Amino acid sequence: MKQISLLGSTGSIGTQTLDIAAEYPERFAVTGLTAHANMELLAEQVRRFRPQVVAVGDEQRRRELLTRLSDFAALPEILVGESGYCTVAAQAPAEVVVTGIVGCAGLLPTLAAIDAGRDLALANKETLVAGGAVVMPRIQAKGVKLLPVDSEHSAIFQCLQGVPERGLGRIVLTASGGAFRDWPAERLAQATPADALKHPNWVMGAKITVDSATLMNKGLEVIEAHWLFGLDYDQIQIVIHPQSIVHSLIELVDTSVIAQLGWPDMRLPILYALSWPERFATPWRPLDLTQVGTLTFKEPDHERYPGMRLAYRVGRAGGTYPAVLNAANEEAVAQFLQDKVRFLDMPRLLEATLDAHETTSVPTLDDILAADRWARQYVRFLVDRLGASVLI
Ligand SMILES: NC(=O)C1=CN([C@@H]2O[C@H](COP(=O)(O)OP(=O)(O)OC[C@H]3O[C@@H](n4cnc5c(N)ncnc54)[C@H](OP(=O)(O)O)[C@@H]3O)[C@@H](O)[C@H]2O)C=CC1
Ligand SMILES: CC(=O)[C@@H](O)[C@H](O)COP(=O)(O)O
Ligand SMILES: [Mn+2]
Repeated sequence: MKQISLLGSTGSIGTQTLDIAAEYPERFAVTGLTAHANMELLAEQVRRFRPQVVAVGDEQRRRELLTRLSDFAALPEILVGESGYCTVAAQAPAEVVVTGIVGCAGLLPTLAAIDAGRDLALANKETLVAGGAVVMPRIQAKGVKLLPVDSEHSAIFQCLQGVPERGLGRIVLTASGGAFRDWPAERLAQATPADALKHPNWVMGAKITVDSATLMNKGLEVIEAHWLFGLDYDQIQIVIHPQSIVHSLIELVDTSVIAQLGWPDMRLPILYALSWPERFATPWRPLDLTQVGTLTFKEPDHERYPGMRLAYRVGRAGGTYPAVLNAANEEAVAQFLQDKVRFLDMPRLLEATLDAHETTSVPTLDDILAADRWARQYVRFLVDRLGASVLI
């Protein structure tokens, strides 16, 4: 029986992780949960999975959760805020911590899990993008395992099993193309949040779905892959694959190419991160290529989607630039979802923020957190004081 704790249990990754725990009760026990605002769902999860400790966004939510669980005998310890998330990550008795918090808010809880010697099933890509320079050395120092959950990185990790040292040449990350892949370029200026939230293949949280629509998600995944697999940026390529059936590919030094295929369903990468190095049998619908019919691939359009180029630029530059790109993107997406900026303003805000940033070349955790705060404030400044339209 593997004990797992789950950060971000009320989100898309969180609920699918709990679906797996429910499907394999003899394999997994859930000992810790965190949620931010959704106390209705967290209360249901507590009743069903009986964790020992949970953490919620603030004191008011703690009171709401207590009210919702007033008739429940096996009440967990209920902690509050960022320190509460870190305590769940570090102290819930668990072999592996699933990181399903969205955004750089996951960075400190992830570090707390590493410091406590927990293996990570990592979905929260923003943590590696912003904090890879401090996260990776700590992972190595503590000797914990870093198991990718993001579908492309899980695919690469699966393809890499059995590949000898120095056998890998490069990797190819596949991208669906996002919500606007079939839109003419001139329509993008009118794209609304509701339009951007219609992902063609995956059902996910709002932030990552907007990132898919801007292709920023793929840019973040390039930086995530750099840290996860220790690759130079020249070894990481992006290919548009509208069907999302080939989840990514690796090319070996002898030019052999290995790919991992499956339906677009996050349960498989989550299960693999939890079962690795084993494979658990599932009753899930097997992939049928005759139903899929056609698999197509094409070059990404960097003029239309500048986020990918920005990601390569900050990844190569290093320092605090990736943390700034990530934080500026989180803020720009939040502003877009509130209808305060337009779809095409988002990459402009990122570029203007990067141009204004003075990096620290070998960043400490404090440098990264400070850069994150600065970038969010700078984007808000651009939007509130100047109006995003001046960026055009
Ligand atoms: N969804 C997917 O299929 C995939 C997601 N990922 C990555 O996984 C992560 C989670 O994505 P997803 O599940 O879609 O996101 P969701 O928005 O669906 O869920 C986010 C979770 O984080 C919690 N949360 C939100 N803000 C905070 C905060 N400030 N502090 C602590 N917890 C917070 C939410 O709590 P509450 O709801 O209670 O407010 C919720 O539990 C992201 O980094 C994403 O990029 C990667 C690959 C695929
Ligand atoms: C499911 C998953 O891993 C997402 O990151 C997905 O890749 C998003 O789809 P895009 O390919 O559109 O970015
Ligand atoms: Mn992905």
